[in-house]
Amino acid sequence: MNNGATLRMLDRADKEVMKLTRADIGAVYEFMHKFRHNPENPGLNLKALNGDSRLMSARVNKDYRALLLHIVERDYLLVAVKHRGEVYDDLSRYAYRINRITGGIEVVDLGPVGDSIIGRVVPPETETAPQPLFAAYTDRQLLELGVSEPLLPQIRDLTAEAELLELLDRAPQLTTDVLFALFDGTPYDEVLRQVTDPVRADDRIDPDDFETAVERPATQVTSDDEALQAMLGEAFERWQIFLHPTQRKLVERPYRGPARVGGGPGTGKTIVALHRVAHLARQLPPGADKPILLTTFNRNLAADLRTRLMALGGQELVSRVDIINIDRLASRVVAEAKSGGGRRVVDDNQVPDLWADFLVETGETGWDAEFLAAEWTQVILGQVLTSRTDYFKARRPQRGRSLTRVERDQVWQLTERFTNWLESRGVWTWRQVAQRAARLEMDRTAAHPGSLSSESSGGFYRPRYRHVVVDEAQDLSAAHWKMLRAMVAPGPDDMFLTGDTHQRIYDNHVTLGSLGVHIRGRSSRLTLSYRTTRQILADALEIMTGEVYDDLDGGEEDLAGYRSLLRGSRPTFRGATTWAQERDLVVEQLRDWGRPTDGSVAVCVPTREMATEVIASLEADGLPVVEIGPDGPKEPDGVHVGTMHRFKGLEYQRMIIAGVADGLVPRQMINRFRDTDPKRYQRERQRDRSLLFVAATRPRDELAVFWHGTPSPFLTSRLVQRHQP
Ligand SMILES: Nc1ncnc2c1ncn2[C@@H]1O[C@H](COP(=O)(O)OP(=O)(O)OP(=O)(O)O)[C@@H](O)[C@H]1O
Repeated sequence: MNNGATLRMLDRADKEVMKLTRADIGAVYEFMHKFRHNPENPGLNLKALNGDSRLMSARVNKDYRALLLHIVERDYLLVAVKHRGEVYDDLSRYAYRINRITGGIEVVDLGPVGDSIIGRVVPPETETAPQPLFAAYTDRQLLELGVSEPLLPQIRDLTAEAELLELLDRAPQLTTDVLFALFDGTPYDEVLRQVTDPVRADDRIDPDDFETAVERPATQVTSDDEALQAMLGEAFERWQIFLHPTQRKLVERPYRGPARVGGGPGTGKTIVALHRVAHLARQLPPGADKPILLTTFNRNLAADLRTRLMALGGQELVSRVDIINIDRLASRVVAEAKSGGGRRVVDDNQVPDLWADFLVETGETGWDAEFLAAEWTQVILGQVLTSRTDYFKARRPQRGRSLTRVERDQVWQLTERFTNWLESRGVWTWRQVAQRAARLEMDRTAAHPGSLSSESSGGFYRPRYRHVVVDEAQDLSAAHWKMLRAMVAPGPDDMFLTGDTHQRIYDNHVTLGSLGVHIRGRSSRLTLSYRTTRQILADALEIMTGEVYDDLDGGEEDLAGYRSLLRGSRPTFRGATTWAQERDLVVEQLRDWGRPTDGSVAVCVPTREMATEVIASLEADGLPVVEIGPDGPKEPDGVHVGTMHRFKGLEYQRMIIAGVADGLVPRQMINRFRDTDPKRYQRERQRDRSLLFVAATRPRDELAVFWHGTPSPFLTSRLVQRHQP
């Protein structure tokens, strides 16, 4: 259409649009449609606003006007939808700039913010003038952090948190992020590094070049008609359309090899992984195959990824992506090669018992079942060692006790006999399946050296996938990584991993570099939580005090800069004398919250038995209860109850974590490793701490933590003392 135009919508504009009535939202959509078709349509009444060359207004309906920024020729940006009375009021209210750091277009409505702050009446009883919040920083420093220039005068005037919040409600994203970080006491250099640098433009910024600026990721716009229509029809959630510029950069960046995105709970890692899949899918040649693998640790997480990917890109996108949890993928590989011999898979936590049975049955003495189980799981299967020689050479960094050559020889022989014994009983473990799958995939690749996508003697050989995207990467084992590495040819955009080692809840510790997954130099971190309030975050972080976490690649990682813009009440911490009394506290708390049964509330406990008992207590109180199983909650409504492991990947409005008592969190049974295997003891303890951390970071608005008897050692005395009424 030669008289059509481009019209995109600025992120901030949609907030205003959403406040309109459904009829007016419909009018906005109609307007955009007409405008794109022909901006000169007389009914639209497009005109420049007095005194400004770029700002224009157009008619949406009888009450509303669209405020547009003219980018170039027939390219416009919808920056606001205002009541007609407001648009002509005062043009000096609006300021638009290309941000000097991000290169993105920012439009600031100075009016309402100015009104409420500049026109603020200082209470007469205030004797000393309140200190401006950002007095410690010069204008230049704030601009260097990327704060929006037109807002500087008002920022200078801020003296209270309430004013800051009011201003930030309308400020551009980077300004909000920076001021919050400074307000939270983050040092200037840290803010620069954690908040500003990740969204800094890669190219040189010309402050007058709006045409280039509108294309930069920092200008958060939506241009896709369908997405817009769906959003206006309220079917879409915000994340499906607007990524934070930091997230978008990570999604769209080309990588020369495997890349990893870390970050605390709720920072949008899964969202980034999903958008990355969509981004990669857009570049695929047409076809009916599934060249992208999207995988995660367990079944319910994989099901959730499928639902979310469907919401993001519909069937068309989902049809190009293989979405499967990692153990199922491994068993598929094994089944395809007919390499499993029809064995039944048993859970890995049965391994110590199986070893004990084996030792008794074979009359072996001199070795401890627990030790052998751990050696087999972590060293032999964990590192995919398939020969005695490899085992002799293997490093055993996670193991407490060293082994002589003779001992290693004995262990190797015992594990060979043990695996035969398992086979004779028709069973094997998930780790064995993963190891077999890794071996099969590695052999498949090795059979075609240097011919990963070309003709070879064996016929046409292709790696299974073009791209592999992994969520919850912290929980995968070495065998999983070896399998994945062999499934995709090394090269640009081959692997994209998201995960957080603070949330590792299975005993898998790896160094990716040693497994052929080289993420060094391509590792980034998200720091802004979209899920949890600052109050919940602060207490959840306190639970993690004193622990050191790895970065999946031999280094350390922390949660520095992890923050939230959401605010709410402080979590409740309360102790009871007995478990029965604690359950009464749970019932009482749910009453205080108005006994919501719409699936917005959950209760989390350390063990299955406790879950059963809590369910009984709630049912006795007349509440409908839904247990969270391996595939997630069985129904959406009701009060959800489950053990801590089940909460990974879930989100609730309010949550109770009960049973956070000594002997339960961490588990009593790990004490037996304290002297016999101190490294293992540390690992298990860290894992239990992570479980509590994961649970504590699921609720969005409110959290209550209960215990009976002595509180868990993970609850600091500050938290425990909080429980005074
Ligand atoms: N750009 C965004 N805009 C709005 N909401 C977002 C955005 N990014 C993430 N969210 C929301 O934040 C919440 C957490 O996102 P997500 O599950 O991706 O986080 P995560 O980092 O994977 O969390 P966890 O580590 O706890 O699993 C979700 O409700 C998601 O919809």
